Amino acid sequence: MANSILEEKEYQSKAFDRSCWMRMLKILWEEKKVVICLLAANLAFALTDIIFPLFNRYAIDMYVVGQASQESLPIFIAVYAGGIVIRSICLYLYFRYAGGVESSFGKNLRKKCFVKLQNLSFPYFDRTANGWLMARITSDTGRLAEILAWSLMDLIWGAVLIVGITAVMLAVNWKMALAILVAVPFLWFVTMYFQKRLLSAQRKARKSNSKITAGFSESISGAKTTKTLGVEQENYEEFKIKTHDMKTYSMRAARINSLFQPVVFLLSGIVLALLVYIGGNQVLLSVIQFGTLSMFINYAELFFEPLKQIARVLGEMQMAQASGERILSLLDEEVEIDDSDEVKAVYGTLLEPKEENYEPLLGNVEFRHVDFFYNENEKVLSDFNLQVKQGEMIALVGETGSGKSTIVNLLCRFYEPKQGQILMDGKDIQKRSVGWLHSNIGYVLQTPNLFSGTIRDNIRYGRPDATDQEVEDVARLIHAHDFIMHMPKGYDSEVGEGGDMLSTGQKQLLSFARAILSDPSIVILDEATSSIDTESEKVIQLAIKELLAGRTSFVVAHRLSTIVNADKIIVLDHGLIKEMGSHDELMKQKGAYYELYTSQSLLEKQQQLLSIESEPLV
Ligand SMILES: Nc1ncnc2c1ncn2[C@@H]1O[C@H](COP(=O)(O)OP(=O)(O)OP(=O)(O)O)[C@@H](O)[C@H]1O
Repeated sequence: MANSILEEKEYQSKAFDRSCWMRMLKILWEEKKVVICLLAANLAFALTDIIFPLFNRYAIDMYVVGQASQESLPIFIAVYAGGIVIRSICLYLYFRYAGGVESSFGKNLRKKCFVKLQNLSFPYFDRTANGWLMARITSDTGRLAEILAWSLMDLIWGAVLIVGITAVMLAVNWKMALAILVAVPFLWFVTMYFQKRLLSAQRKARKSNSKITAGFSESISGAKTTKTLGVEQENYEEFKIKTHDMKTYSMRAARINSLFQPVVFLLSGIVLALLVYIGGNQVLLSVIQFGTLSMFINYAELFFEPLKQIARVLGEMQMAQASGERILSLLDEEVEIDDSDEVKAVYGTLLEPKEENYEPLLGNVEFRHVDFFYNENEKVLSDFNLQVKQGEMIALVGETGSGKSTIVNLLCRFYEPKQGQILMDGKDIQKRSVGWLHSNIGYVLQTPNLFSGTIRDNIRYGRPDATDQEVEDVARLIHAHDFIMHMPKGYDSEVGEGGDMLSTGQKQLLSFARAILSDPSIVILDEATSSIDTESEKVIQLAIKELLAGRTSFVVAHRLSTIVNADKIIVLDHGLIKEMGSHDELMKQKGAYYELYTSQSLLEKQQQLLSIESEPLV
């Protein structure tokens, strides 16, 4: 959230950005059918606004003051009534199509942002805060949709009305027209003065609101930490300051608005008085008829409304421009890791893959002279070389920050090597498709990522076409079936947001089942650090055995007891391979691995003695 506030400041200093609005209009035009209908309804409505004072003038001059034959009155009444019906229809269509434009433009823009986010690579997400992205997709798209559907139409309505009324007034009586037009600069100045202040107060109120929303969100997600640290009082005090700011700015906006309305009222009152004075004299001198004076009074009242609207909309557009620029910055973001055009031609894109062209992967992997860094001055991997044969289990061991996750990130092509190559079945992964690569990799995270829905939905997540029988078979294979059947609705039990209604071990089992069901050739397992009770540990170990069987696997190992059977254990130190070999070989070397393993075994034994247990599976 803080990020989004910073960005807002930066963007709002810019003047009117024509290219930004042109691009937004281009996106709006993608829904041209509904936009044309809205424009037509808007235009027709503005025309009826201009025409009705003319009707009134005719009625007064002909039937009230004048001596026109009453025979034509029914025809006039019919035309007048027809005009009212047309005006009502225009109003109905205006609201209907404006609502339509707002929702279809919003949907279109959200879709564009979502597709972009799906394609963007990990380096972008490293640089960009989640809160910032959330604000783009929710509030910025919503604000732009509202502005383009409603405010822009108000602007067009206002412009048509001003031009139309001015033209009619000048044509009928230029002197009286000038009496109204002379007030325009004053009214414009007053309106802009108040609008500027009003917008500034509203902007501050909105920023405070963002802080309050962020505060709410953090207090919900961090509720456990807050309670255990007993900092409710401090949080409440901080929250009180934020809500106080919000109240101050909102009150300021209300004060400015309450002053603005009477000032405009006063100004239009003066203009009306002037008009009645000049017009009244002209009526007395028989220069104009009474109906004409009435028409001018109607127009004078109508004239100031669009002026106010235009000033309001221009201010709103200036504010919304920041939203537009932020969204365009997201849409223009370059996808750093993308398939070449030749690869796309064969394998399709991420959203439209040609899976029929995906070739099978045996699972031979090679890192060849790979260099990598996240930040230029901090090398993470230097000339990293590793050859893995189909079906081998590789365990990555090392201190925190030694580069274990980086290796699997590169393998998944979440990042590209700065130098060197990664080959799969002998072919550089940069020459293969990202979609193909990910369809062949099963990545089981340390903290399993479950989604709201049922157990069945979660197991099926990577293969929506899997049958119920296949889901059940895979759950039995990893010994998860029993705990699932103990749940109130079995496979149809809800797991809650992020799987909150399950224990860590249960979540892990479901993520294993999900990975096995997708049948990947390569499995990456970021092994859990959390200690679970011995019974659950046994079940998890059995499940891991099933998960890795017959597949090439990379296990980021935290508990060394789980990787003693690995074909190769790689001990990393600052991105370099310090030791490599089987468990027995490394134990014989009595080096870093030996030290780590013996100290961990000792600790585990001590923990067992103290019977530290947590979260049983069933
Ligand atoms: N997204 C990132 N942006 C910048 N630097 C990063 C990023 N991810 C990791 N690093 C840095 O790269 C180095 C290697 O990190 P990596 O996550 O690969 O270590 P690790 O061995 O997996 O650590 P752990 O066991 O704690 O998960 C660390 O110095 C870390 O600070």
